[in-house]
Amino acid sequence: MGVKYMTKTILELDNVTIRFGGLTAVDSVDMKIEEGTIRALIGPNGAGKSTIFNLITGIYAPTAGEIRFMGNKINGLKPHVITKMGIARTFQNIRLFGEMTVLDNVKIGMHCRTCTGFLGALVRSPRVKAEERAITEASMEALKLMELDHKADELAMNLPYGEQRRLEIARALASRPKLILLDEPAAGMNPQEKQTLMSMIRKIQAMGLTIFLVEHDMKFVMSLSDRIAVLDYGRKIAAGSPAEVQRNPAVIAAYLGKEVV
Ligand SMILES: Nc1ncnc2c1ncn2[C@@H]1O[C@H](COP(=O)(O)OP(=O)(O)OP(=O)(O)O)[C@@H](O)[C@H]1O
Repeated sequence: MGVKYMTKTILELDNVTIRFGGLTAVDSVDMKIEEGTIRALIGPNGAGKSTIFNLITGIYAPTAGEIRFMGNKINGLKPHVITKMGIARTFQNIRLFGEMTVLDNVKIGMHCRTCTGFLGALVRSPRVKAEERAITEASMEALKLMELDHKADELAMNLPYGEQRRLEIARALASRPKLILLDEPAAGMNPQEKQTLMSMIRKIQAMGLTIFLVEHDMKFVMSLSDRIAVLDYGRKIAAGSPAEVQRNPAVIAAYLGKEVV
């Protein structure tokens, strides 16, 4: 008897459009991401990649269309609600607190998610203490995944660049997301740092997470992604496996004839 593999859509963009004044930054984009896969979004500068991340995470609301996460419409919801539902992200530029420890940088991402208010934190009731412990545990777990647990007490600014970027991923992972959006995770890394990052992203995938990344490094994208979507001037011009996308004439033209390797 054969085993049946069911694929489940975790994120769906249905005809999503956003206009800023006269500019259509994202134009009628459809996308379906299967649970447990690595999806990349590529395209020239200004194509609308970060805007798509901002739409998914609730920073912008689409002018038209719908975004569904695990079958539920999420456009129109507040960013913290979307995070709570299981979507986490990192940003294009590093957003760490250099003078804080590695562990605190992860914990601070989680405090936004907990129910303790300012007063509760001052009083430190048993409930608050239990919550604090849970936050520390989840944060250490995330650091371990990114192989930074042995640096928990160091100041963030003392980490090498590649580790600072991994720390940002750890912060996103601490909220135990089902889907993680990585905005140019390999930017500025040397080849060794990229290799390490790639194996860590694969490890996260093996745990059952879905990864959606924007990345300019083609070698990185091509060797890591299950499927790739290509944006140009806000429109999705191609989608498919890395091999399919690489030989797609529209993709090659969008990159001005530059070979996509
Ligand atoms: N809040 C905004 N107001 C007005 N225009 C915006 C806004 N956000 C993005 N844009 C415009 O939308 C277009 C898409 O920008 P976006 O940052 O999504 O591109 P990108 O593909 O991520 O580019 P890059 O690879 O350079 O990061 C650009 O023309 C940008 O100037």
